[in-house]
Amino acid sequence: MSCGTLAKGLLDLDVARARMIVAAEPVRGEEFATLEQAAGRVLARDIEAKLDMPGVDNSAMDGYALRLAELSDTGLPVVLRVPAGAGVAILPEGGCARIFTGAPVPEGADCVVPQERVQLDEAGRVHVVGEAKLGANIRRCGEEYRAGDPLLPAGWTLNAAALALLASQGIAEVPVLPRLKVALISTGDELIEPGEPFGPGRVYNSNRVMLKALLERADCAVWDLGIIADDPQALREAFAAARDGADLVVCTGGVSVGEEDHVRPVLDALGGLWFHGVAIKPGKAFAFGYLDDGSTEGVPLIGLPGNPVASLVGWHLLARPFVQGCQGRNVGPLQQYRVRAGFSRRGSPGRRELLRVVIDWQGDQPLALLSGGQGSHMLHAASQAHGYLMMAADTDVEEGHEYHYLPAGQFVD
Ligand SMILES: Nc1nc2c(c(=O)[nH]1)N[C@H]1C(S)=C(S)[C@@H](COP(=O)(O)OP(=O)(O)OC[C@H]3O[C@@H](n4cnc5c(N)ncnc54)[C@H](O)[C@@H]3O)O[C@H]1N2
Ligand code: MOO
Repeated sequence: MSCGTLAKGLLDLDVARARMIVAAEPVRGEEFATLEQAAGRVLARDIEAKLDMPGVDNSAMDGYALRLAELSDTGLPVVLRVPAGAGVAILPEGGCARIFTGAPVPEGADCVVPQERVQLDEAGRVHVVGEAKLGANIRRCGEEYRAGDPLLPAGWTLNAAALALLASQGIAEVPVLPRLKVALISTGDELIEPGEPFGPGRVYNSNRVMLKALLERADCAVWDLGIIADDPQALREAFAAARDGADLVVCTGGVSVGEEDHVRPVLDALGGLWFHGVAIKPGKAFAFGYLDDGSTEGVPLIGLPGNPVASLVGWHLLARPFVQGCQGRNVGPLQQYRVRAGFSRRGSPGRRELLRVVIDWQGDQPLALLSGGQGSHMLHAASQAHGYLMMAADTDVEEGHEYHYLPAGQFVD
């Protein structure tokens, strides 16, 4: 999409996102996980099939296996019974086999007729109602893939179906990439933790639990360093400790331009700032750099804005693709389609705006409606949103017009 005229000094979202994706270096090493432990983890190596799938010709239906050429008006006697789990039998000539779904088709049979399409006479002989076709209802050995065929590539996220696929091959353990260790830091003298008594000027720490949940759902091992005071020395010490024990440092707050915002100067002193400021609303005060010598050999640091919704948007659009890249996952483009707006609103000067919206499906087309107040501190609308309506900079929303919609499902790990 066109991004409009961007505010000076701010990076375009696409440029910032591309920089994050390019900068992400996959974690090194591998470890073995049982299938139960491997849910959501990333494969470290290509996996090949060990067995043909299916392993044997087997029946797709409960019914009767027979030789098509032997069907006649006199019917066929049932001479064999083949339940699932039985070995491969031989079908005697002139007879048919009672067979069940998944059971091996006996040698000689070339068709399975479902039981609904069969009538048994008084002598128990099988008569087929209607037409029977050669090969019908037989799942052929190796029809899906053969032993040695590629099954899953390195970098694949082990979703439930992938785990089931591995289980179907008898594979009990898989090589996965180590979990990314992420140090999480909240900055701000005003912050207190939920459960602590409230006082004037105090702000409950929302970002900590939000980012911990997002990182854990993204399969990171979170090292939570808690709240660090708005003090350069305290921040320097926290960053140094985090650098020595983590693959990535994520902090929130103190990343703007005020004299109480120490993240950027401390990052500069301990390593190097790569970029700061992205032309999005909310999420402008986004910083990325490296602790150490400022090269990609250092430990990357992501500074998210203090305003909770800005932090959330910064995670979804910029931090998450970086984390995915560091986890060895493939990072796809943003999924978006056009949806009609059910409201009008002034555009944001110099920044793309990510409006939190719900989709109303009651009309003949989906309609985007604001999910509530749009301030970058307003968590209620963010908690209700189905996704973002992404507006180009300086562009008013006009009711009835179509705009880019980013469904939130794409951000869920
Ligand atoms: N003069 C300017 N002031 C600000 C600018 C600017 O360009 N020029 N940008 C504004 C924007 S946009 C944002 S976003 C914020 C980013 O500020 P910081 O990242 O430095 O965050 P803080 O100043 O520390 O806090 C901002 C706001 O968020 C609350 N906060 C912080 N941490 C948490 C937390 N863990 N949980 C809940 N709430 C938190 C904090 O109390 C403040 O209300 O800067 C604007 N200012
Ligand atoms: O960028 Mo701030 O993130 O608009 O609230």
